[in-house]
Amino acid sequence: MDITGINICKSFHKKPVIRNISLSIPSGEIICLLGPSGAGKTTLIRLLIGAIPADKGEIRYDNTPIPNLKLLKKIGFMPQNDAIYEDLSGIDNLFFFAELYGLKKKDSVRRIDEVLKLVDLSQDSAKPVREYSGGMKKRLSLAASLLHEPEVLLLDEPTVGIDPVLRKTIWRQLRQLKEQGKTIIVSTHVMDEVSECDKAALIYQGELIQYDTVSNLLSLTESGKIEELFFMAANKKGGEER
Ligand SMILES: Nc1ncnc2c1ncn2[C@@H]1O[C@H](COP(=O)(O)OP(=O)(O)OP(=O)(O)O)[C@@H](O)[C@H]1O
Repeated sequence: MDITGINICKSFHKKPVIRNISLSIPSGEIICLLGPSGAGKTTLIRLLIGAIPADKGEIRYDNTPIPNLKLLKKIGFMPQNDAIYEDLSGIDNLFFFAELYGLKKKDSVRRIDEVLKLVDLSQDSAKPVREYSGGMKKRLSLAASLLHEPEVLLLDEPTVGIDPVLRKTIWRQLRQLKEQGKTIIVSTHVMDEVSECDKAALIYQGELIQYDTVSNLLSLTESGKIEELFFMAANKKGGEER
């Protein structure tokens, strides 16, 4: 499913947070939203799933504008702060989400088994989540977002607080999902993770300053490091403001 955003604007308390962003995200690609803290990544994700309305602009999934209730079933969302219940076991959390998504009991059992395997939590599924490590909670959140086999997956900083080995596992899992044709949008402020994605959207102070394939973006830099593009944007802004 392709996602298209046209001239999206959003302000909070009259302060512009997303400034006229247009981008199109084709199915079967992993796109990362990259930007410093406060750049607007989470807000853009919330706009893209229809959780908050844009002040201006339009967002479409294929030809359907959002928000749209039917589309919700096709979207998997993993928030930055894990929305899971500490007192429930991992598997009971997943049963809870399966019910929310309206999965039939028989399908729930099958899907829960599949997603637990995918995130490597089958062995720990009976433990209460309060005994999970931060990484295990992240993986459980990822499992929950995948339960209803969404066509589009939006993950807000899925690898924060996750060690490098686990981070690799999560990226491997995301690549597998991409191979199945899912559209995946991942926000991060870890510049190294860009290399895992097909394209990167660089967000700086609410603006989309670059959106291209990772190799094209890297070719714009002298150092071969994506950070340089943010330094360039900051210098340009500084120059404009002086
Ligand atoms: N509900 C809200 N009400 C008021 N201001 C908000 C709200 N949500 C976000 N903001 C502001 O919008 C700006 C962008 O926030 P956002 O969370 O989208 O950034 P981010 O790039 O995801 O940051 P981080 O990497 O730290 O998560 C920040 O200045 C933030 O304070």
